[in-house]
Amino acid sequence: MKTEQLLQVAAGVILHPMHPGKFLLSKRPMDRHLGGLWEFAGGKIEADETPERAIIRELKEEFDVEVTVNKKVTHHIYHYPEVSLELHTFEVVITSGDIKLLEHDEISWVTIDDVDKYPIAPSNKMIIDYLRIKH
Ligand SMILES: Nc1nc2c([nH]c(=O)n2[C@@H]2O[C@H](COP(=O)(O)OP(=O)(O)OP(=O)(O)O)[C@@H](O)[C@H]2O)c(=O)[nH]1
Repeated sequence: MKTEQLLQVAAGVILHPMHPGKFLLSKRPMDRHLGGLWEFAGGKIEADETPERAIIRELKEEFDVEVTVNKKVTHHIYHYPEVSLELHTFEVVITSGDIKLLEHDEISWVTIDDVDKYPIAPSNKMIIDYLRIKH
């Protein structure tokens, strides 16, 4: 498969401001692709937008918060039967604003040890594995 055919997606591992080791999972709305599964908030990267700019924009749109990107966590390709995507994942911190659920019904601050209790979007398993190794 050619790279141009991959849907480019940015996802953010939002670190808890006060509890080191906790990060945010969000439940995807039921009427969306992978509805009901838990994700790292984010979304499609627009044309002429860097992955970093995309995650900053998406988190503003979804939670009304300003974030800064600490670092890239990982970057991988995943093939669902219906869509193939390239997922760019960043560790971010909230620099301004309180989270408002503008698109999600539910969020949860989790540690790497509780993450298995959440049904996660399949493409995110690799991110979780990476976070587990780095923990
Ligand atoms: N945001 C996000 N999307 C993910 C993750 N893992 C994963 O497979 N995806 C998939 O990546 C694709 C893009 O996500 P999205 O639907 O959130 O994008 P978006 O906010 O730009 O949606 P929109 O086009 O309705 O505005 C979806 O097919 C989604 O299922 C994840 O951790 N976060």
